[in-house]
Amino acid sequence: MSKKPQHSVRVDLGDRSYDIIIGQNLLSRAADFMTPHLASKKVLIVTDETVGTLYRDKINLNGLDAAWVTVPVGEASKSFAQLQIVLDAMFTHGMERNDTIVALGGGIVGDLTGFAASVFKRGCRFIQIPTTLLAQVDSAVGGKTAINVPQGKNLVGAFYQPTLVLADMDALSTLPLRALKAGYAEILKYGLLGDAAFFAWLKDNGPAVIGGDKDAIAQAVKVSCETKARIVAGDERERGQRALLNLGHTFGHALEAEAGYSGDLLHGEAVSAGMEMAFDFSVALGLCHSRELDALRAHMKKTQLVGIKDVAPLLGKPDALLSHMDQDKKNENGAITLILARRIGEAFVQKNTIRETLSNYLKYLAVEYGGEPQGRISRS
Ligand SMILES: O=C(O)C(=O)C[C@@H](O)[C@H](O)[C@H](O)COP(=O)(O)O
Repeated sequence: MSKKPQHSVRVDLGDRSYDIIIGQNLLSRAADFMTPHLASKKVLIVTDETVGTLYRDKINLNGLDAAWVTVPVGEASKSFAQLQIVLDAMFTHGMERNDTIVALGGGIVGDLTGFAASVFKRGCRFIQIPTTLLAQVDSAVGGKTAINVPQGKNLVGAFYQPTLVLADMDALSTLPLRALKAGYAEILKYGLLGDAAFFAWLKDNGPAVIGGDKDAIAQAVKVSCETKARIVAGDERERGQRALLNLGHTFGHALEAEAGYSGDLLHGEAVSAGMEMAFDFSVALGLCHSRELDALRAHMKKTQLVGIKDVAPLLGKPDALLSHMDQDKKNENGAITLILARRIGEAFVQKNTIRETLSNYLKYLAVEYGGEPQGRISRS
């Protein structure tokens, strides 16, 4: 096995720049990769019950003064209660600002840990070791950290960059297919929002990515991280173009809120259904040709992603969906901002969405697809 990682992608943010290291066999060399980015030997590893069981004995922390804290699996861990538990563990471990907190897990662990890093003694060092596909291509990169509150998803958080991201392809070998597909939705997002050539590559290679082919996954992670790094470097705090990364998320977050952040609907599943809705709405508004939507739907069918029909039970209450969208962080002056599409590979930020038009679209979805509000979400 070569000592060199397969790929390295730089997120260029001046004195807060960092590398995303992508490759195999990285966890077993974690201390080597991390040490140049540490100012002290003291680290706290935050993980969840599943990832902790799998990797606690496999991650190499030789030479480091490491303590661990484990949070429950699931979106409910992005909460004030779990934030307090992580902060307590940092105090108990005697941490100072120059010490480092490490997120070992998926997007939930990464978002929670990053937020803890941003508020602990007004900001301590932070490393991301994402172990899900979704976290490797999206949430571990770019510095959006957050917890959820009853009012909605990610509504309390901070922009706070890590100093290193270690994306080990080997960590994906234990991922269930459902989690791989949820991560694949965020990969597909990069093709849809600005890279038709990548979408064409995914049409050929998507099944291999979902099938667990490590080289195909590493390539998809690399391209995804390059796109995200470029967008984040140009607009770190989402004043403009970074909002494109939210394609599918305005609808998706509303679906997640309706599902009650239960394990019934994963974030990536909400995003894939949300992206189909964004294209469908763009077609309905006459902004996008229906053949683009057809091509998206054909690819979603081929890769068995969750689409509008699969979330039918959540579409029955259009007013509730609209009021979740009212909480979206992209909104301005009370008007909803959406990411819409002109074609595959060309998304754009639509401010001041006409409320009545959006409301009518959600009502149309309720009539066309809306199932029993209490029904099960289908993943067939
Ligand atoms: O990094 C970004 O910017 C994104 O929007 C990426 C999203 O895929 C990611 O899920 C993000 O955490 C959502 O952010 P939010 O601002 O919509 O809460």
